[in-house]
Amino acid sequence: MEAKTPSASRTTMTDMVLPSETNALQNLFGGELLARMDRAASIAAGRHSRRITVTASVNHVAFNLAIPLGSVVTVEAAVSRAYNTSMEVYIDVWIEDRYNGKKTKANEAIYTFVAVDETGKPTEVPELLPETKLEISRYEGALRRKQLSLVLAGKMKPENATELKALFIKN
Ligand SMILES: CC(=O)SCCNC(=O)CCNC(=O)[C@H](O)C(C)(C)COP(=O)(O)OP(=O)(O)OC[C@H]1O[C@@H](n2cnc3c(N)ncnc32)[C@H](O)[C@@H]1OP(=O)(O)O
Repeated sequence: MEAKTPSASRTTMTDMVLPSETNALQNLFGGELLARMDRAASIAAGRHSRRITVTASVNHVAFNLAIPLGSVVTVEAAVSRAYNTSMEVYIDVWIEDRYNGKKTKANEAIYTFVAVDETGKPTEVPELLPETKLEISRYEGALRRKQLSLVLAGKMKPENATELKALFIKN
């Protein structure tokens, strides 16, 4: 299977915030943003694997900046690391100034997707080859995040999480 770069999966979705998508403060409802990120990330994982992909876990979400009603919101997703059947997808969220078009980073998130066949069985995905400095740094941190996600899900014993242990225990 031929390796792919993050640009092969990069997915950009731009949409505005409507009144039905806001909370009591007239800002974008968190669940609506999670859904937008899930859609973009799912397309990115599909572009990388060219398979059906399912969300296995949401590893990290930071709602750093409230997104007001009427904002133009861009969700950008790309695969940041691929393993055997799973892929980490990194998502950046930007809001655009109505008057000067300047983009401000509002949120980011990290999701894990698994490629599956028609019966839902996990299936292999191509390797990811990061190119830019940012892509390399996200790639390098991904194994640590995968191990943390697996430990929290009860799918890996903490003593086997070598990348996590290396953070705290120096030889
Ligand atoms: C786009 C959408 O919204 S889809 C709808 C929401 N999502 C779903 O319905 C998915 C439901 N869940 C499932 O179908 C299954 O649990 C699956 C396919 C995600 C995983 O199936 P499992 O039988 O656990 O498979 P398995 O243990 O072999 O894991 C498959 C891969 O997922 C990874 N994985 C599983 N759970 C997690 C997790 N919590 N965090 C990170 N990675 C995980 C495994 O490490 C493995 O990765 P690798 O093959 O690259 O090393």
